Amino acid sequence: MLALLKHLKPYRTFVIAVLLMMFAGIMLELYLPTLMAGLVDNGIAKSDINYVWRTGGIMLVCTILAVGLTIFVTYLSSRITQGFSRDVRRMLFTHVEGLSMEQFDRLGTASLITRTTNDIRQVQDVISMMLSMMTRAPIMLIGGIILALSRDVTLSIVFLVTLPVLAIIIFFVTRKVIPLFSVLQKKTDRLNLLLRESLIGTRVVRAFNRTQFEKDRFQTANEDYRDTGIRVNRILAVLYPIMMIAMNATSIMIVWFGAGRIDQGAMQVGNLMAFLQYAMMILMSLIMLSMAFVAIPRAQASAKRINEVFALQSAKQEVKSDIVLGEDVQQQGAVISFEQVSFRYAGAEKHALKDISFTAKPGQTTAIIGSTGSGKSTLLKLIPRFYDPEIGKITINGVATNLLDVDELRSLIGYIPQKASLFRGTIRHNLRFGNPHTTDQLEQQALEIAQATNFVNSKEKGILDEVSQGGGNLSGGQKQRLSIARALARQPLIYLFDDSFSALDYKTDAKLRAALKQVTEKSTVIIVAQRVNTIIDADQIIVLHDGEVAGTGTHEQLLKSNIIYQEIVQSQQMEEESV
Ligand SMILES: Nc1ncnc2c1ncn2[C@@H]1O[C@H](COP(=O)(O)OP(=O)(O)OP(=O)(O)O)[C@@H](O)[C@H]1O
Repeated sequence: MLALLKHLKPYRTFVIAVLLMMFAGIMLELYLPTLMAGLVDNGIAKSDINYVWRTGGIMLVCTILAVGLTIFVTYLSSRITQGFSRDVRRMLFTHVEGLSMEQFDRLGTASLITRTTNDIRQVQDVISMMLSMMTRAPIMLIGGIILALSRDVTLSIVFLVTLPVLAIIIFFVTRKVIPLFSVLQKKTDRLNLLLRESLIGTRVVRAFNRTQFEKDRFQTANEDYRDTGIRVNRILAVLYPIMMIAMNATSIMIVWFGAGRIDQGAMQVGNLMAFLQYAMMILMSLIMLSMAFVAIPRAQASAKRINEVFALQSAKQEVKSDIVLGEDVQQQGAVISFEQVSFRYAGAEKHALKDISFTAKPGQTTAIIGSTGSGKSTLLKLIPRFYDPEIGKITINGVATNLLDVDELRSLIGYIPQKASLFRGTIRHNLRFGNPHTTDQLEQQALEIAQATNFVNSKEKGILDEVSQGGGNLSGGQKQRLSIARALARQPLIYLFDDSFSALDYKTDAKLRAALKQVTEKSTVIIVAQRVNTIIDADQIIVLHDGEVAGTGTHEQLLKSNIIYQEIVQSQQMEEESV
């Protein structure tokens, strides 16, 4: 929690102003019962109307000032807390953007969303409480005790009974409720996860008639969350009535013993009224403190979850040297070498890639082929450092990629993922995603090569037509073509096609590859493909089997000597013949 509070630094002037104004406001509030005691004992009891008017007037001014200060303090506090949560949200978002894919997989998207929204909200609420109740309560408590003692020391003995009882109750209740808060946050994660999964996959859910199943799954998680929430509130529900009973019992005792003291002539009526008000202030402060005791652990559970994310070292900070490829790579192109690379996903028993070595040269196309799950996509993902090899290294022009600045490394790459991922906005917005300075001419060229011109032109607003979230209003093939055009518009030195032609028909696939050849003369192209046809012309083909290289060569060489490649080709021929 303290680690997060340092983000309040930019608002320290505001915080100091709030504390000073709050202090002034409390002093005015504490002064009111004293004024009232005078008004009753000196004004009303002695029928001194002038005294009543004068003191009443002062009381009114004090009240107006206190109200004014409270309003201003509330305004400033909300500026501080809203600003704080905006800053932390921004920092967390930026930090998450820099995390490695492995860290991303480990935390999970749903949990990251909860941490960026709900958890920050919990911390924001407690800071808001700190700026109001938590600072107000101790000042009021101490001030109230001093002033109550100054009114009547004997009557103050009442507090010796009530205060310890209240403290014990608060202690036991908070001890029971604190562990439940982290459970509650975890259940929020689960709710978010189910919501995301079911909303994103809504078409599949409906097509497979699993709506009821999804509803039940969500209902179970929802009720589980509700039950924990009820358990928390059931415990808290005990706290406040007990507080109220304690407060009323204290009032009764004060009035009871106070009346006796008035009878004995040891106390005046106004004094008793003031004492009663101070007693209420003391007890109210205790209630406020107990609320804080409950709120702090909840925010602490959230702060811990936020700090867990901040504690993860950003992939960008892992750079250990300041080597840059600079202009050389632009002149010579990029030679990518895998040197005995092995990789295993976090928590996986088996290696996804084992002892992979090959070199991909500029101006050449390197193709990766292999059965499902053989590690093709994983191999591509290691190049932009979505993941880092466990053993071995990947170099570009002789420099290990983990020694390069991630931004520089990725600026060389045009990555076309297996599942085209587009963003809300116009087609142009998507095309310029990787290069905001793309010219109109380059944009058109990219669309031409990606065989997307026709379908883009057929849209009502052409390139300015809207793409809905995730490209929901486009076909699979259209999404793939735009995804390819987006990479082309970047004019990168390295192209990584991850099975990016799978949704294209044979004719379009061939046309696209022919067009691509003209603009990738200087580039290093690595294509992952399922179809042999797509890679038949590749300069080298790497056959992957179970995460290992089972053969390297051209189509003809492999066809002659590599059994696995022969099997792939045969199975595809059979498929084509059977169609
Ligand atoms: N994020 C991940 N976490 C854990 N294991 C993973 C992850 N992604 C892939 N794997 C595993 O790694 C292995 C290789 O997967 P990869 O996606 O590289 O295969 P692929 O050859 O591209 O398959 P396909 O042709 O079906 O796309 C598989 O066994 C897969 O289950």
